[in-house]
Amino acid sequence: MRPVDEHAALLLAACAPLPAVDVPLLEAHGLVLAADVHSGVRLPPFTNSAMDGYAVRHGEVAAASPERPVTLPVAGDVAAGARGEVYVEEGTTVRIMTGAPMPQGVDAVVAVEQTDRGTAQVEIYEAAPAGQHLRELGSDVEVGDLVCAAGTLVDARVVALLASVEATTVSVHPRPRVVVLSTGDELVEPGSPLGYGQIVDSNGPMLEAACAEDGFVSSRVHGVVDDESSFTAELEAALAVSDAVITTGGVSAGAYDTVKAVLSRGGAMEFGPVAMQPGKPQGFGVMTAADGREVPVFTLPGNPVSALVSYEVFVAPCLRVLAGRLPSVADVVEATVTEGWRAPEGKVQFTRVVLSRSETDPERYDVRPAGGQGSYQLSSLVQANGLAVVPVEVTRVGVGDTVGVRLLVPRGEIT
Ligand SMILES: Nc1nc2c(c(=O)[nH]1)N[C@H]1C(S)=C(S)[C@@H](COP(=O)(O)OP(=O)(O)OC[C@H]3O[C@@H](n4cnc5c(N)ncnc54)[C@H](O)[C@@H]3O)O[C@H]1N2
Ligand code: MOO
Repeated sequence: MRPVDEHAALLLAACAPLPAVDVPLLEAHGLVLAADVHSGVRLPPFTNSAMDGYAVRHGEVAAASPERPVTLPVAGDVAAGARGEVYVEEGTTVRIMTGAPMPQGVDAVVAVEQTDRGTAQVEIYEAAPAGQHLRELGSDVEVGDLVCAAGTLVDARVVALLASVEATTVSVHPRPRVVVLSTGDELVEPGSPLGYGQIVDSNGPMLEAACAEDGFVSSRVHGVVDDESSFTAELEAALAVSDAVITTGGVSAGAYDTVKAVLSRGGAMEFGPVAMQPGKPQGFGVMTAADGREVPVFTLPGNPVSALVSYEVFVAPCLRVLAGRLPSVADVVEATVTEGWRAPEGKVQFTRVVLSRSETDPERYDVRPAGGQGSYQLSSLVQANGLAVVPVEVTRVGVGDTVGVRLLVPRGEIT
């Protein structure tokens, strides 16, 4: 059996960022820049006031104090968005608002709190050194500055900066399009009545949701029957509209394991057990779509928990690479075992566990099994907030042992 880390590394090595496309800035949110962005402008684009107050010549208020205020006539107002340049005559001031362009003739701003707030004339209570409360032209970004490097994830902060430097179109790696194919004669679409021997297709909706949560464009093809020509047709159709395909079911040793039977022939796919539980039967390959694009295909085991663990450990990191991101580094915490369990020999066990903050030290975590560990048992997957990673050589996890746990929920939600 192939070790988990080796399998993950082989899959990652077969994946590369999708070719860059140009998109309007607002469509780039959540994507990764494929090229450096240099600024063509200066920020701020004009020198402006950092405070609501009065624009003054510093020399005219040098002697001002609360006891001996300097009184100046107020010649007008300059608000943010003011059009047309203003010149302030010697011996006068103007009221100025935060973000308003600094008029000509003046070189400092006195905050309104340091005055009597007069509108016809104003008493100024403090001296203002030249440049006080000014945001100088180009003091944030200069023309030619590298504002965002290739590889930057366009988050809300990046959107703000790129909008400010007037980068209206940016080069990004597109959001990977993933098609999920649930295979199996027994599968019924959620909401449809179940006949004898049938179950609801839970893998399809689960993986479609997992992809969406991770920022990929996902769709699914429901209930692909265990028939070679149907599966082949659905796969061809999926390859034509996707950057990655995920199938579930039909990859172990059964007589109707169509996925494995069909895909073993072409030579592009490789099937084999990986030393893990759940998730042992795995398949992967890069197939060529009708238009010549190379599309990674992940064939996951049908058991729902096996499919989810396989997605987390193998598929999500590869999809992130397609998106131009680093492969995910799962958020892992160390936890102290409060209730022991057994683990299989020769396989990494991804145990569904409940993590809780230690009563004695909230910086530390306690951990216990979440319930039944059968690969079909979705209820314990939902009760769990983590997957303990039990190494290959460990067959018994004892009370007081320390285990590493991959979080299934944000760290802040663990109580
Ligand atoms: N003789 C052996 N049998 C099995 C082995 C083995 O090594 N030798 N491996 C077992 C392990 S481990 C796993 S995991 C499963 C994987 O089986 P397949 O990938 O071939 O999947 P299926 O047989 O099609 O289905 C397994 C199980 O999962 C249910 N299923 C399938 N698809 C869905 C879906 N979309 N939603 C919900 N549930 C689904 C299906 O009904 C089966 O119960 O094989 C073991 N057997
Ligand atoms: O690998 Mo299977 O996933 O053990 O049930």
